[in-house]
Amino acid sequence: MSNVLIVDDEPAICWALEQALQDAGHSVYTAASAEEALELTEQKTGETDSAIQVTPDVVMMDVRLPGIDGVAAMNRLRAQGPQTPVIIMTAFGNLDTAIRAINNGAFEYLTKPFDLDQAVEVIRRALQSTETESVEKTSAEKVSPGEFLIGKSAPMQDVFRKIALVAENDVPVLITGESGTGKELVATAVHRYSSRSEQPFVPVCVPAMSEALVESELFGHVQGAFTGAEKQRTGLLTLAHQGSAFFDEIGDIALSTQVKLLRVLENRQVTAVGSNQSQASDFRLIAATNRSLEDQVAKGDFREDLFYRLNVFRIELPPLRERREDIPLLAQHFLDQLNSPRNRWLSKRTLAELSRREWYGNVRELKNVIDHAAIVNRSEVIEPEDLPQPSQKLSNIESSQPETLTKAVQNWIDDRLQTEETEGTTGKIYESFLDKAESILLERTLKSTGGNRQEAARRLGIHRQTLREKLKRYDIK
Ligand SMILES: Nc1ncnc2c1ncn2[C@@H]1O[C@H](COP(=O)(O)OP(=O)(O)OP(=O)(O)O)[C@@H](O)[C@H]1O
Repeated sequence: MSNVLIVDDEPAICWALEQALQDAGHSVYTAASAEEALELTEQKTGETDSAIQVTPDVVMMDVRLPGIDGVAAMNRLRAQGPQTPVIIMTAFGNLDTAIRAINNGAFEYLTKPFDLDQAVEVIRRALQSTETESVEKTSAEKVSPGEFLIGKSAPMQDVFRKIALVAENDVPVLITGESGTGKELVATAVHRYSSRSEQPFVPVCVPAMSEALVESELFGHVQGAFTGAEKQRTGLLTLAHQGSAFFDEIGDIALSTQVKLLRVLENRQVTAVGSNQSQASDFRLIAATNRSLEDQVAKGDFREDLFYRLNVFRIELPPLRERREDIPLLAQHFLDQLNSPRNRWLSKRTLAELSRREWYGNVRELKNVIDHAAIVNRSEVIEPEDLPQPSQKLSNIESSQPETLTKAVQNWIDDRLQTEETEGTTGKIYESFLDKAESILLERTLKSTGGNRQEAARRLGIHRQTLREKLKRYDIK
């Protein structure tokens, strides 16, 4: 039988936990404040035998308590019994609270409401951990404050908890979620709270790179490695050495590049294009995608071995419409970013309108809406009339990769400009671009209709005859 000490100022929580944990066979003690808990557990000299003295095997403690807060109290409790696991509970954590709790040695970080079975399970794991080994935790000193990731909803609390748990572990992290949900921000947080935080965080968006230059971008090239390689170039994965490389849109990387990436992950060496010497590159891999990699693997578009390398620790970001309670907080946050000190507000009607929308573009769309409204209305209070129209559900390419598309086009144009300059040919860019884009458009549409030309022409909004001619021109079967 184990002693469990519950510290919470909400009697209903104490009572419910007490019942569940007693049923699970534990002896339960409760305290309504950290002071009371310390009173129960601290060894006192000269006390009478009647004073209750508890030596807890595990402590479950709320972070917000009257008087000393949970994290501070945890340090004092752990000073008495360094091996005693402490589970921190919170209703309104932010990322800093989660990081502070975990870095101060909390065994787990539970967000309310949780179900009682979950609590019993965490207690079981905590007790088991003391039987096996105690994990060395790092000090909280390097944690810098910052509320840059906003969210009070249960799913976001879970995201904070996961960031706190994984940051220091140096394992690959895979962040999934719709476009605009904050994947890049989470990646930054993982890096910022990791032991590599003083080293570079290097974003790498392979699908936005020109196909011909992917290798050179990732691994670098030596001078004269290919036409146009006038100077030696350091690759992104070399720049990320000792830091973190953030692979955005990982689900859209071509299979040929996936093989190369896998090789680097396996031997931690990169070889610049045109060089015969490899260089060590020790980077932490953080990847993000708005696609289902499982589906991509099933379709044969993503290598299974690479998937397993990436999928070590997963953080799933829920769409904004599934965490509507975060909308007012985020909206005010974006408005405050535009005016400091805080001197502008969203009216109740505006908040109601914002909470009602579907937000297919997620947090990014919300930010754009607030930016727009703040320009339209210069007064103190933003009204619903100042908001732009809600977005419609866009097709995949528009909703998920606007920047990728722009970057891809820009890269293509830059390459062409350079090639034309070196080869001395001019006046072909417009035509070549249209050829390139049009053939992809036709091929994809035709593929989506299973080769049915009539249906493809209808979807494209062009005449069948025009389609036929274009297919012939591009030699598309
Ligand atoms: N929880 C949050 N708190 C504060 N700002 C947020 C939050 N989530 C997202 N944002 C903001 O929303 C915008 C989009 O976020 P981000 O670029 O991280 O999304 P993403 O999921 O990586 O998008 P994509 O898949 O299109 O690359 C950024 O301006 C970011 O700062």
